[in-house]
Amino acid sequence: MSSSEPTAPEVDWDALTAAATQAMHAAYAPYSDFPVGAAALTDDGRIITGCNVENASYGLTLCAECTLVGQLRLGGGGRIAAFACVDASGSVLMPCGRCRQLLYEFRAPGMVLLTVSGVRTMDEVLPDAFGPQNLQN
Ligand SMILES: O=c1ccn([C@H]2C[C@H](O)[C@@H](CO)O2)c(=O)[nH]1
Ligand SMILES: [Zn+2]
Repeated sequence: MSSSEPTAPEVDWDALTAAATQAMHAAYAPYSDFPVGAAALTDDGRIITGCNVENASYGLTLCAECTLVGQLRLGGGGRIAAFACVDASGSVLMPCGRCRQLLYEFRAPGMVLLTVSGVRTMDEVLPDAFGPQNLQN
């Protein structure tokens, strides 16, 4: 591997999924009855969390990833090195398409996600992503 390639961080996935499960208990999901918790390890070693927050309009629902990104910013910023989200049964969930884009914006080099098919890179779950780089002309 060349030295310019980012390496995946050592991640305590049990700790991250435990944090996601704890956050899931704060979810507001009376419409879907599908609470979700998310957790991320930041590039400076913090764990931040999020939960889904639904709305009577349905379409205005905030996924757990949305509130997690808010927490990232409120906590002083930083980048996401590793991410996991879980449902009420503790099963790993895939972020929806919109949330993959949200996570992409704040990815650290080599960011990894816990997925239903194992640990994956951001590029694997959102290949050829649109991003800030596309706004340069
Ligand atoms: O990764 C996911 C997938 C779904 N949801 C939420 C949105 C909605 O409130 C509920 C059912 O789709 O689950 C998340 O928060 N994150
Ligand atoms: Zn989503």
